[in-house]
Order: sequence, then structure tokens, then C-alpha cells
Amino acid sequence: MSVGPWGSDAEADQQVWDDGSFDATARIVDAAGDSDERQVEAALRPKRLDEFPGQTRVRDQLGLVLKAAKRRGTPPDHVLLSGPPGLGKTTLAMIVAGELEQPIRITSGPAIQHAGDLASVLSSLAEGEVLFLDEIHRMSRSAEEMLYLAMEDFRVDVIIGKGPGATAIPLELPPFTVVGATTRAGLLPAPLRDRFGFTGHLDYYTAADLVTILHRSARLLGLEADEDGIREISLRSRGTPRIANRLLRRVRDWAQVHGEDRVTEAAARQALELFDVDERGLDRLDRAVLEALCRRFNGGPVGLSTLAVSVGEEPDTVETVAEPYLVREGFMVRTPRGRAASSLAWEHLGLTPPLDAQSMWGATLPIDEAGGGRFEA
Ligand SMILES: Nc1ncnc2c1ncn2[C@@H]1O[C@H](COP(=O)(O)OP(=O)(O)OP(=O)(O)O)[C@@H](O)[C@H]1O
Repeated sequence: MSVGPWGSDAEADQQVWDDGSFDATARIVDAAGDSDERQVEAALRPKRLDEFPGQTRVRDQLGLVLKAAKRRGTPPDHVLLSGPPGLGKTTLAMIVAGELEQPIRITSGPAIQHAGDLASVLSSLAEGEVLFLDEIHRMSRSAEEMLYLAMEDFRVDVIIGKGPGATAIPLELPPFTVVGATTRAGLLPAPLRDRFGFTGHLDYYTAADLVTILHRSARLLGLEADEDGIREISLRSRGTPRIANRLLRRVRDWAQVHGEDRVTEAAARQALELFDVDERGLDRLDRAVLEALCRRFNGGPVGLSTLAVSVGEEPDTVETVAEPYLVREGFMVRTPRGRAASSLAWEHLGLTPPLDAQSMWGATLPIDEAGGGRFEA
């Protein structure tokens, strides 16, 4: 794979090894970002709520909470943002600080492994400051307990000494706002969840919202873009702005290498075909799983391990990397007897399901229902 004169990060986005196996951690349609990508992303983040398309309900509710707090002149309730990767939790945390006109301190659950780590962050916060705790579900138990107290009473108990002689010295903190982000809200202990006065759950974006996001990103990247080109990218972006922005950068690479100065529908199609992202956002691994289900196992149901062996992957990779999107979009069904292809899967691969598969999945799952997660513009 070549690196273009524009500093393409294509290599980081997708990796197919020489033996044909697939590095699932580096997929172009992976919703999680790596540290290099986060720098590129920073330039594309909306800075204010009114520049943030989509998530209307969360945006309006959060807007109200922030406006009211500003009028009162007090910090707002602590904010918990949950939802899959790449949907804008970090972006919203920064927007909270921006709207409150307060500085933001950024750290994450994995970085706070001891209560002392948290104590040093908390004790250096200024009044009104926003503390962003990403992946808050990965904090240690002792730090969690310290955080309860800090969020509720703006106090931490600093323990001096060890054993029976240890004493707790209370340290008052100035009022501040915690914005916690998690992809696994269910893993948060109830007492921690209860300390957040506002919880917003982010959902996958509609294609129409992704079109708005892509137009804005294209403008910021200095790209001319046709409506059809942007729409084509939006349909392949799996409802996720991070993926949409990444695909846009690949289409930009393609257009520039081919001497085109616009993102057109043809450029989007050809670039994304090159990167193996089809018109529903499925990549090579997703399609390999569906092909195996339909062609080798007659639509299933088939056990996860057997399915994984047939595509040359670990069961864990199929289950955590390919399956969530295939199930969400209605291509695959999980049954007590294993995984099965829905009628949408057969249709997408241009195959005719055998009669018994039709009666099992096709007839009981109408296309609309099978494609329940399909987003329409
Ligand atoms: N509503 C939106 N409008 C415009 N861009 C967005 C929006 N939501 C997310 N993005 C863009 O998508 C990228 C990823 O967003 P962000 O880092 O906020 O996601 P996240 O939910 O925090 O992901 P993770 O869980 O991996 O930390 C950023 O470049 C951001 O600008």
C-alpha cells in the first residue's frame, strides 16, 4: 500500500497481511480510533452545541442543563455520556467545557489505577473546571469510591500513614463538573451512576446527519464535494462519524492521486471499493462471514466456532469484530442453535436462499424487519 504525497494514513487504517489473513484491529471500518488518528480528528471536532449535528435529544437536554447552570452561576450536574465508540462522547465533553467557558482536564479510567492518582487530579482542579473521565468503567474500585465522595460532597479523604495508625484528613475541593464517558454503561456500579445528574445515551447517526457532518468535515479539510459523493460515503459509514471522517480522507486520497479536485460519487465508489467497504458499510471480514454462512452452511444456524474456522479467524474476532454490526443491521441472526443468515444477507450477496432457509428466516423476518437497523436519509 503506498503512502501518497499528502501524508496518507491509509496504512494505519487497514492491514491485510501477506498470508491473506486480516488484522481486525486495523479495519478501516473500526469505530475505535488510534492515537495517531485522534490528532487528525481534533481538527474536525465541533466546538459548540449548535455546530454538533445529530443526537438531537441529548443535545437539546444538555443544552438546557448547561444554559440553566450558566444562568445560576453554579457548575451543572455531573454528566455521563454513554454509547458505542466514535459517536461523539469526547467531542461533547469538550463542548460542555466550551459552553461553560471553563477549562477541561482530560484523563481516563485506565490511567487511574490507584485512589492516589485520582486524588492528585482532584486536588489540583480549579473552581468550575470540567474533569473528563473517558472509559470511566475501567477505573479501579478504590478510585471509584473516592470519586463518589468527591462528586457528592466536593471532598476527598487523604489517608496519612498505614495500618491501625492511618488517619484520614478531609480535603475540601472547589465545585467542579465531572463528564464521564463509557461504552459500557452496564458495567458502572449503581452508586457511581447515581452521582451523575444528567445521563445522555448516544445512538448511531442517520445517513442525513452523517451527510451534514461530512459536508462540514470536507469544508474544514478544504475539499470540494458533490452531494452524491458525500451521500455515498455516508451510506457506507455504519452510522458512525469517526468512520465517516476516515472514509472521507480515503476518498480525498483517491481523488487527489487521480488528479480530481472534487469528492464525486464516482470517486467515493471507486475509493471505497479499493478499501473493500461495500455500499452498506460491510468490509471483507463481514462479507466473508456472510458468504460462509450462506454458501457453506446453507444460511445456518451454525455454531460460532465452526463459522470462525471457516473464515480463518478466532471465534472471538468474529463475535466482537464482525457480528455486532451484522446483527445490528439485520444481516445475521443469533439463535440458540447458532448464527443464521437473514433474508437481507442473501439479498445483499445476490444469492437466492434455499427454500428451507426462506421458510425459517425469510418468511418470518420480513426485509424491513431484517434490515431494522438500516438508516435512511
Ligand atoms: N455529531 C458530530 N458532528 C461532527 N463530528 C462528530 C460528531 N460526533 C463525532 N464526531 C467526530 O467523530 C470523531 C470521533 O468522535 P469522538 O472522539 O468524540 O467519539 P467518542 O464517542 O469519544 O469515541 P471513543 O468512545 O472511541 O472515545 C471526531 O473526529 C469527531 O469530530
